[in-house]
Amino acid sequence: IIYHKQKRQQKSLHPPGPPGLPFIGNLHQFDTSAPHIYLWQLSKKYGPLMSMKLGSVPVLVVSSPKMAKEVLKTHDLVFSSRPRVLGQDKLSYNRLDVAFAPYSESWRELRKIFVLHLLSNKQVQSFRLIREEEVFRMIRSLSVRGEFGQATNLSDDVVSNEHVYLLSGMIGRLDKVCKELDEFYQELIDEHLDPSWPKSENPNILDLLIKLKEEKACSIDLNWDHVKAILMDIFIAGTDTGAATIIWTMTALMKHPTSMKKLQNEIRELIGEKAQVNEDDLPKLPYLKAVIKETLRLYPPAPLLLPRETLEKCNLNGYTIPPKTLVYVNAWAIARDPEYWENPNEFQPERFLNTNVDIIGQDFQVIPFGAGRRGCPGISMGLATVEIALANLVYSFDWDLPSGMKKEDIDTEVLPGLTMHKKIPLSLVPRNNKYP
Ligand code: HEM
Repeated sequence: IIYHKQKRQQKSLHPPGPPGLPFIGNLHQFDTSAPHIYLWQLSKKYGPLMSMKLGSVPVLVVSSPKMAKEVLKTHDLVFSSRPRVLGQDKLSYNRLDVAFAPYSESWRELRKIFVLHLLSNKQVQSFRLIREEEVFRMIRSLSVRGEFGQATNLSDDVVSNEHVYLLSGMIGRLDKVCKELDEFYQELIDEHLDPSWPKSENPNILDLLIKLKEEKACSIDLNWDHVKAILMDIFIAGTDTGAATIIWTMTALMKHPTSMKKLQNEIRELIGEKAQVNEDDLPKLPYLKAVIKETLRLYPPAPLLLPRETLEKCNLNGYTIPPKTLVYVNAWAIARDPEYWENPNEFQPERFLNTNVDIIGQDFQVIPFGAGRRGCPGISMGLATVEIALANLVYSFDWDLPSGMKKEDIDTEVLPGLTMHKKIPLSLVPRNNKYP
């Protein structure tokens, strides 16, 4: 009797959750096609802190702004490691990167490199011309197709890097993909090491990494695998998320023509007869920023952030969370919490016009970039890229759906994967090209 009583008391120390089977826990129930929606539905029954088990691994699912703040701010350090995942191990050269690395001295040092050297505001500004050039190239290529009235599959233009494209839904082809990526990184490195490589006044990210390596400027011995692992972070964490944001924003705008028109008016009134929107124009486009924030609220590209792992035992809201617990913060569910958001499922960019609530990780009701010491270090770079691309897409064309399709037909189903991509690509016809 005492044993059973103790067992019951022990159990009640963990947050509630769905019952699982011996050995496999809740593995058989886990819907991997849209886990954020599945976990959100479960959290309505079990609450904002929910326990599960994947095999023998304890899992904690966090589904409210208040609990997210506890995890990502109050107990930030305890929740700041990442779990080991086979595919990610391979992609990250055995976790030598930043995004998938466990909490460690090496992670701290590399993250410092990201924040201070690669993605500082000054550095992000220095990449401005590259961003503009790439966006204008995309608009030119869309114009050619627009002249022939072709529907264009926007994902192909936005996700221009073939390697990044390969990464969505690729687990079966992992070895092949890793080998191809490695060859690609090696080619880039060789190119940059070639003495005839032009030295620019504005070194790019790889130039900076090579310089840091050669100067032995950090406390860990930076080797080529570190450099390649960081390149991987930039390709996956950096480009894929931005591309998804652009597609989801266009999806939301096509479903809401009034918002599209309002945005086009804002941009066209400001830009006048100029051929394109430049980065200098962006601070004068408040509705554009509101549209992007509202899209990131409703369609966060990483709906469960990147999974965390606890470093040690911790007490959370009266519950005991064991060490090495896998932690999912459901940013998707959190940003639709009716206690914090009026009409949470409606696309209403205006809600971000007169408010101090922002998406950068201080306000826990909307955390598309995560928060705390493992929060995204690429917010400025990500937003700069998304803003310039969208401003030009919306400025340069009017957009039609392929003939016979209505706005109600645009679906929001998602593909399984690290980043939330649209299952059915968004096909649109660019019209009334303004680009000369
Ligand atoms: C719209 C664009 C982007 C979105 C929505 C996004 C979102 C995220 C999210 C949700 C996380 C996990 C945060 C957490 O666990 O709390 C993350 C981490 C990360 N992001 Fe981003 N990101 C974007 C752009 C970028 C860019 C442009 C870069 C770099 C070029 C970048 C590099 C990283 C890295 C290195 C991490 C791992 C940080 C760590 O574990 O310490 N991201 N991002």
